[in-house]
Parts: sequence; C-alpha cells; structure tokens
Amino acid sequence: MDAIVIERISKSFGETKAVNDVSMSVKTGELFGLIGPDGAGKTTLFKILVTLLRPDAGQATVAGFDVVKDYRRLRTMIGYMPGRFSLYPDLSVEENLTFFATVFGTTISANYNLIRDIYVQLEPFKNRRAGALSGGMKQKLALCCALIHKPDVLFLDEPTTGVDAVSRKEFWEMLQRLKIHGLTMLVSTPYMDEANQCDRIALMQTGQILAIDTPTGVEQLFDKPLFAVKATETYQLIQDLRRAPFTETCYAFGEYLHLTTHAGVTPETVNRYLIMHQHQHSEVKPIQAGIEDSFMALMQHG
Ligand SMILES: Nc1ncnc2c1ncn2[C@@H]1O[C@H](COP(=O)(O)OP(=O)(O)OP(=O)(O)O)[C@@H](O)[C@H]1O
Repeated sequence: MDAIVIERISKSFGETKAVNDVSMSVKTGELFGLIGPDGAGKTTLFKILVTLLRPDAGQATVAGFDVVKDYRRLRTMIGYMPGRFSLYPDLSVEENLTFFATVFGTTISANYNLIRDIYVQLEPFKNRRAGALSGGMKQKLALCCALIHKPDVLFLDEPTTGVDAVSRKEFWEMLQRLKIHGLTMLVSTPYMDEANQCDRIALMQTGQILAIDTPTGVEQLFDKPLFAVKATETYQLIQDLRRAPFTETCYAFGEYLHLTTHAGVTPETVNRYLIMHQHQHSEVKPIQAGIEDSFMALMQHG
C-alpha cells in the first residue's frame, strides 16, 4: 500500500499558486525527498498533508486516511517536524519530550526503542533548556519529539536548513537507521546534495513537480553532452562560452563551469574555441550529469 497518495492537489494564496495540480505517491517504508528551491511550494504541500491547511482542490490520503475528512484520526498517526523548530525553549530537553508524549497520550518509556539511538546523544543535556541547545542538538530533540508517539508516517520539512555540514550528515544517517522500523518518511530540502540519501525524490518548482524518480533515475534524465570547463579567467570564460555557437547552457558549479552543447561536440571543439579566445590554462572534460544538472535542465524546459 502507498503511505501517501496525492491526487491533483492545488492551493493558492491570492494570485500565487503555491501548489499547482500536484499528484504523486510515497510507498510504505520509503524515505522520499521533496527537493526544490525556496518558494517551490514544499511547506504548503506539507501543511496540507499534515492537516494544517485545506487544499483548494484535489485529494490526498496519508496512511489510508483522507487529509480533510479524517483529519482527527490522521493527526495521531503522523509525526511532523516543521521547518522552524517547534520546541518550547524554556522547557528542558526532558520536559519537551515528556510534553509531546503526554499530548499523544503516551510516555517516553513506551516508545523509547524508536528514539533510543538519537536520545542517548541528548541525555547528558536532559536538564538543559531547549533554547540553550546548539542547532544540531535542537534538531535531534525535535526529531525525538516528532517520533515519540510512534507515528506511521513522518514529515520533516527542511530539517537540515541552517544546520552545519557535520550535523546534516549525522541527521541523514539517523533517518536511514529509522527505516528499519518500517517508518515512511517524507523529507523536504533545498539541498540537492541530500537527494542521494533518498530512495526516491520529487523535484519541485513553482508549485509543480518536474520529475519523480530514484536519484540515479533523475540523473539519467539528462540526455545531452555535458562538460566541466575551467580556465584562469572564470568571468570571461562564462561570457565567451555563453556566446559560443555550440553552447546550449553554461552555469557555474563550484570551481568548474558546466557546459551543455549540441550533439556531436567534442572536448577538442571546445578547447579550440577557448584557445581562439585567448583563454589560459583551460581544461575541458566530459562528465556525468548530477541531480543538480538534471534539475537545471528540467527548470529550463519546465
Ligand atoms: N500564508 C501565505 N500567504 C501568502 N502566500 C503564501 C503563504 N504561504 C506560502 N505562500 C507563497 O506560496 C509560495 C510557496 O511557498 P512555500 O512556503 O510552500 O514554499 P517552500 O518551497 O516551502 O519554500 P520555503 O523554503 O521558502 O518555505 C511562495 O510564493 C510563498 O510566498
């Protein structure tokens, strides 16, 4: 059975179509990523799925329950970690967790095995005010609080935004470990490098889904020659390459430019062009497309 089924959901705020006719489903036990830039509509879609916002059109079920008609029942079966931390800063670590357990009519000990791995890292600080924790620790506590009633489906809205790189990596490792409990997880993120951690991903932009596939499947959607190009004068290089007769697109990606060309173009063609334009120390190499390349290409044609 699919844990989340979304059928033609739309939601507008005035003229803004925050979610525009979105359909997709998430399988039971899947770690599914919703990837998209700020304003893509991820938070709005999450709020609809966790019953905090009613859609204008379409329908959706989570764990078999309708997000509008069965919202009361559904709220007991889902965990939600909103983008901004939902902790009580003046309560201690332990008090926060007890509070969330009590709201759902359970206790910390009843579901301790689900959070043990994560909570042991917090236990030394259990009397510290949540407001005085580091970003990474707050994130772990918020995850424990979202899990304490043993939900069937967990929604994590941008859980790693504003968190340092080490904590981000640790957080994804925690989510991977949670999979053994059969939990279904929908995670949104603006970071493309996190997409590879997911079983499947949906790429979202301006309220619409551009693609749904495994991370490898999304990479393979890219079907043009792709080159990484470097030279001493990066700014001039991008200007010249964008004017080149063989170029389709050219973007900066870290220290290299990613260049897509018409079919049949070789590194030698590009190199000759760069020499003609007096570029020094140039390097041109064919590369495999990553998720970000696919996303850029889909956004162009979307
Ligand atoms: N309550 C609201 N009133 C008016 N416009 C809204 C409201 N909520 C969202 N929007 C608009 O809807 C669009 C989608 O916003 P949403 O927050 O869902 O995107 P997002 O992908 O989660 O991005 P972010 O990371 O910025 O939260 C944006 O243009 C946003 O300005």
